[in-house]
Amino acid sequence: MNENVKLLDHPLLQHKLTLLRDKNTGSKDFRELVKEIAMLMGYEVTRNLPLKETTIETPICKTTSNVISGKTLAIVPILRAGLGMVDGMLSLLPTAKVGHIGLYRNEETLQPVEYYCKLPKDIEQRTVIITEPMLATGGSIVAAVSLLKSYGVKNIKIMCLVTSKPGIEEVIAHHPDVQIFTTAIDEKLNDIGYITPGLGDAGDRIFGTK
Ligand SMILES: O=P(O)(O)OC[C@H]1O[C@H](OP(=O)(O)OP(=O)(O)O)[C@H](O)[C@@H]1O
Ligand SMILES: O=c1cc[nH]c(=O)[nH]1
Ligand SMILES: [Mg+2]
Repeated sequence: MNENVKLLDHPLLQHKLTLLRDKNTGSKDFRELVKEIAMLMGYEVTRNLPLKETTIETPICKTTSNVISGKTLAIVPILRAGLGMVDGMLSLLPTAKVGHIGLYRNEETLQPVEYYCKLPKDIEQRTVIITEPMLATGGSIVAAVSLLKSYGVKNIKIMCLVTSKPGIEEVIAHHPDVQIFTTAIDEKLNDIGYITPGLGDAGDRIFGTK
């Protein structure tokens, strides 16, 4: 496996992912699980964040200690389904800026269609963490990364719950510099472009639209 692909297989993640895959899990539980998984994944995704020293006073004495340095991060969900992962990340990083990229996948061509983009003004100075539950053909992630690069963003990490092998290859072929964090790499897509076994349509399951 490519060194930029990180398969997160902690038992807590695997357990919660199984609940997500189960078709009997309803929207309320699905949403809660997506949030919890995002938070647990966030621990790994932020592992190499830069720190700076600050001076504080404990009840005992003055000391120096590390904090995450200022303008370092932006979380960018891909609408709609990526929204489900934002709260979990913001629980860890309450001061992170949040940008939004609106993309939907044309159901016939499977090509991504962009309909919205609003990013923090200084986005090019930040490490961007894209949140997107599903990486299927990879088209949506390739488009989102290209868009961010066109704004000058250099450091991009992608958080996906479920990916497919062919989708990951597609992303690496276009953007070999980005890191992909995921809790599952499924073998294939079915004949209408859904990850198999996957978990179905993440957006519809989060928002109850089917
Ligand atoms: O890797 P790809 O083949 O591009 O497919 C994955 C994309 O499809 C889904 O979004 P969808 O188009 O269903 O939009 P939604 O989030 O608004 O439901 C999913 O959330 C990804 O964005
Ligand atoms: O399996 C898939 C593929 C695209 N979008 C989803 O939500 N699920
Ligand atoms: Mg959808």
